[in-house]
Amino acid sequence: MKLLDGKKCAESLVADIARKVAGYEESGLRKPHMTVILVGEHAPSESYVKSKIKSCEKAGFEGTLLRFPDTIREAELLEKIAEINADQTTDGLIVQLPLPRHINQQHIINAIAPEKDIDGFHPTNFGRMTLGQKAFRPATAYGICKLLQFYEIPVWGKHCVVIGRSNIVGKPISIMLSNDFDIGNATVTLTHIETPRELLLDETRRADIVIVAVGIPGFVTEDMVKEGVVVIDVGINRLEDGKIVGDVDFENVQKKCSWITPVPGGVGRMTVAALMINTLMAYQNNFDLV
Ligand SMILES: Nc1nc(=O)c2c([nH]1)NC[C@@H]1CN(c3ccc(C(=O)N[C@@H](CCC(=O)O)C(=O)O)cc3)C=[N+]21
Repeated sequence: MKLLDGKKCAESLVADIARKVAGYEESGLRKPHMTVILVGEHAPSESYVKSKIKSCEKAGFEGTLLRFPDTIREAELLEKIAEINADQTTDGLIVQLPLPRHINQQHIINAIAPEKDIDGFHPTNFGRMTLGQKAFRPATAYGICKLLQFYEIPVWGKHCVVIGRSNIVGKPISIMLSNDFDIGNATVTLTHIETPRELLLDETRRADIVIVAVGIPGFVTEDMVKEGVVVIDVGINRLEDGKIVGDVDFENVQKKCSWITPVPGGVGRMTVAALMINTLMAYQNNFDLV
């Protein structure tokens, strides 16, 4: 078994970005700028946002964290977003999810200017990505593609099984793997929590690559996968003792894997790296650099 080291891959990608940014600065341009909006106090969000800002520092980006109380009204948040949309000095904008329940997540996502939507959550980007047009790719799915590429894991013609159909991970990664652009040309089965057990097992036991994003610790067990499988664990679950685990019974499943992502140190890191790549792309678009 070999580890798909998301930390190492992310650091290498961020170092590449930092070199490009240094070059842009030498030619007199401002730094790329990512703004993150955080509403309320949510411990995991605090930690994710911190890693985004830290990554900005490493890449030579400007990183701005805007905090709002969880009592902020949807209309006020929409106004803030409109302000940042109009601000020429911000290239990328993230509104950290989840949001408080009185705020409609879709209204917020739809309000972000597509050209600043480095999460790739806006319907314009999602649609363009699906159709093979230039778009910001949803960051976690894009990060997974980058990780597979970094380790030269063949995807072409492989049977991939995705477990979980969320708009932020399962749906986009299943599209990206099956597209003939992106890393593409895999044959993909998109399964989810309602897939009958027998059908799920039929699929996962034949899979060359299993990608799981369901948010259930230990969901993927040893008996569900074949020898030599590649396993991508998108889950981040906090146990009562504070330990963070993925959706895979790592200890037992790893024995059958050719490659597997650890949690932490796997896909989470790649999500942040993909956001950095998207921010650089937004910046390059602003300055007509590519
Ligand atoms: N608008 C929006 N965009 C997001 O990209 C977004 C979001 N909302 N909401 C929550 C999820 C989750 N997410 C992660 C970011 C970093 C790590 C990360 O760096 N994890 C490290 C450390 C984990 C830890 O110690 O907490 C690791 O896995 O090694 C994980 C997960 C971004 N998300």
